[in-house]
Amino acid sequence: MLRLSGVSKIYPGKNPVHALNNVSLNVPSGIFGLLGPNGAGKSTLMSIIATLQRPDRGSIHLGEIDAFASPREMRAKLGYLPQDFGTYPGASAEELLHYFARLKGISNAAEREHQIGTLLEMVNLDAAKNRPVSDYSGGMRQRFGVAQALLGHPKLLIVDEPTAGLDPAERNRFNQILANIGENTAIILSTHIIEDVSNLCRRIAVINQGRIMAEGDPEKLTASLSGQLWQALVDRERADQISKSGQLVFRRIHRGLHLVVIQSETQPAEDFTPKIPDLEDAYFLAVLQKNDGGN
Ligand SMILES: Nc1ncnc2c1ncn2[C@@H]1O[C@H](COP(=O)(O)OP(=O)(O)OP(=O)(O)O)[C@@H](O)[C@H]1O
Repeated sequence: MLRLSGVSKIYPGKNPVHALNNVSLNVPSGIFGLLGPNGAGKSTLMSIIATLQRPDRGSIHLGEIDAFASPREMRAKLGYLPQDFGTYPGASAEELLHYFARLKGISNAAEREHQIGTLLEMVNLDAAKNRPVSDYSGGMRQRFGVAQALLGHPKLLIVDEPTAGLDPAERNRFNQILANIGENTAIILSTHIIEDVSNLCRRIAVINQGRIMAEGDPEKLTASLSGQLWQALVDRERADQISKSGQLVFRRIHRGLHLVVIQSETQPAEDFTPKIPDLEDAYFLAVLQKNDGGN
């Protein structure tokens, strides 16, 4: 339903940044995960889809709507929860939602009342609707942000790193709400939290340095690595050696030792055991591709 074709964006300046490089994507309904490390280009892509900035090249269509020929029509069909959004000190959630609803053109008071009531319940903020949003916890603010983005029944919801900084319980609550919304609305979820994408998304894309490095069904992406991954717990010196071998998928500290995961057709050494691939492996391999000369 959302189609991106050849989208490129350079931030000009003394050292121009090629934030997006020929990005083409088809985003079907359901929750679509956009994964990438810091600086990969996720926020740039989200804000371009939300028509807040224009790409240098490329096109975006939502159904029949050409986003850049008809940005107003596009905006009417989408809701956007940016990475950081400000609120007005002292204004309650309910007051702010009324304000945003009017801005979105929901001029009928009864309709506004109905939508706001339904959304406050959907994001579990009904009991807190009279409290100032500026006093909310991080998780409550994000849930408020979702309610605000869903005013006007958008066909597409864009959420940019919504769970960054939330504690595990709040993150769970937020993801549960996204899953419920995703049953009826297309969602693009940008994040660097692989676990969230793994739990929520039926399709994903991995972006790094402005390029799409992998795309598809997470299960198929991981299944394609079956039989190729090996893991071992080693000391730092050996982990350093393995890191230089060119086979390393990733390493991390595990119980004071170094867990290394490598890609190899055959068992690399006696202490390596086969690893069942997961989305984290697929993610790191996709990001690594770039360093192998994908540019
Ligand atoms: N307004 C801007 N001017 C210049 N460069 C920018 C601007 N916004 C982003 N960039 C650069 O463009 C690249 C992509 O940034 P972007 O914020 O889109 O990435 P991201 O994947 O959302 O990162 P993060 O996970 O850290 O939020 C980065 O190198 C960033 O420094």
